[in-house]
Amino acid sequence: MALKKLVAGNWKMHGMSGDIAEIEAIARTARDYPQVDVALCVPAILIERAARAVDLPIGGQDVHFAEQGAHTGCISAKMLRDAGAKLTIVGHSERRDAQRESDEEVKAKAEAALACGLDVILCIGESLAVREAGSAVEIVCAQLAASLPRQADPNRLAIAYEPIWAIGTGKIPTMAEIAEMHAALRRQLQEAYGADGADVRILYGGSVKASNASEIFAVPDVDGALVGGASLKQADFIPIVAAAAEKVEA
Ligand SMILES: O=C[C@H](O)COP(=O)(O)O
Repeated sequence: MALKKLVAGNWKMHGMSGDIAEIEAIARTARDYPQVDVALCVPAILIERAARAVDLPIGGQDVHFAEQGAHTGCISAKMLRDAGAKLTIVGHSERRDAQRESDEEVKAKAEAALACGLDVILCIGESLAVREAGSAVEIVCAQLAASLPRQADPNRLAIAYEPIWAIGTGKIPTMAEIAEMHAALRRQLQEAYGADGADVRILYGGSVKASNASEIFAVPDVDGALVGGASLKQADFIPIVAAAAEKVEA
């Protein structure tokens, strides 16, 4: 069961209330590409307004694993869902680093979000030092194995492979490096989930732009993209969606 390619935007800590018009523009033009699943993960303060304004799936960028409690500054899966979110990112390297999030914590976040009806994009990826040491596949596969929720429906869980050294830098791995990693992650997913592991979408993230999207989407087991900077503006983001649509038709 081949799912549509998924192109998700991650606005990170960009975007203010004036950007609802940009989100509306993205949602409007994304409708031209029904063969691609498109989603936008915005700052938590924008979720409710964005979800009310557009039919595009709006997501969060993190979630706490507890249902409620004394977790200052955190947001539960139910809060995201009640605000209109349809999905959330978990385990982004910027949070694993800054918030010292462990694989076990990322797994718990993913399970809490899935249990609450949110879809999940679970992020993994290696540092430059690990890449240069030649142990990226081993380290990232171990990170995935330790972060994966016990059970998962391929329609609701996607994995985002994001080499940390490619995030925001304009640098990307070679297509051969992407192919090697995604093939290894596919094997890891089949080991974890059996036949369903073949259908869990593996997104690539890290300096995806209109200029490189087509070649990235042509790599086997690249089922979409998690896009940061190039998702902030419709003019930059929609060409990436269009590139994913071309690959579907090819
Ligand atoms: O979540 C998105 C990734 O961190 C990639 O960000 P970027 O496209 O700005 O490199």
